[in-house]
Amino acid sequence: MRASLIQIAVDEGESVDSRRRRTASLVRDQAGADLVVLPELWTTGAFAFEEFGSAAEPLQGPTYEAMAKAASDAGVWLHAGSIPERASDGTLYNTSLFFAPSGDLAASYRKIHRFGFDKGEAVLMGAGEDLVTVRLPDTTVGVATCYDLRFPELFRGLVDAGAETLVVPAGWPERRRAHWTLLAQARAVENQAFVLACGTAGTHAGVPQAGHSIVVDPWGAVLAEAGSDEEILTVEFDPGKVATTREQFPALKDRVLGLPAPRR
Ligand SMILES: NC(=O)CCC(=O)C(=O)O
Repeated sequence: MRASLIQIAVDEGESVDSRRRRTASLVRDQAGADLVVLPELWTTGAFAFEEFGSAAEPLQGPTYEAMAKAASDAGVWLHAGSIPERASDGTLYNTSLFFAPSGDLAASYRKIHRFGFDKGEAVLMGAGEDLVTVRLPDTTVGVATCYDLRFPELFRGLVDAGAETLVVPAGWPERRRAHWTLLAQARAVENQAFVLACGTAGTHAGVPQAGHSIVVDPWGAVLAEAGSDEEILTVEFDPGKVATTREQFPALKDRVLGLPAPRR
């Protein structure tokens, strides 16, 4: 399989409309790839909390329309990153859109773990409740978003649902870049799965972004890693490696479920 991770620069000097047009064109340029991945909240920036409300869209808003067309023009599976979604009851969600090569929506995922503790996304957005996987011709993809990467139980849930490739769009800050690469490798090793993690470049809301999108194989080897600037990271990988890794080193079979609480 060939995947392209488009590490978009999200800077304040560019309007959302311009970035949306530019991103659609970058997706079209990936014709021939099997899967294209965009980052989290690339229209506004993941830390531009004050813009979430004004830039929010219904699920089938302008970003959906532009990305559905770009996916079908390029003939690729497109994880179009996430948008600030305004649901019909007014609640905001950090919602990922995943399109089939036909341009039809294959799945959407509302981020479960919201970042910010008692500020930002954590108070402005609602929490998703559903785990989401998508069957591609050669692999089953499980999706998660940015801060979700810190919560291994979510990824175990995706593996239990059949995931072999874990796709994580993000807007991860430079100051915690070491966590980003470490956690991407940890999720790959413990789940014996590919991890495709696509971040943003640039600086928005005063927060320099880490970039360093990364692709890790089921043994924890880094297949490709981007630098800090806008970049398209292209990688070829063999989805069959998940089954062979799980057969040859069958650690997932040794899971002990329902461990008792510690004795006091
Ligand atoms: N947008 C996010 O979820 C940021 C997460 C983050 O900065 C961290 O986990 O550290």
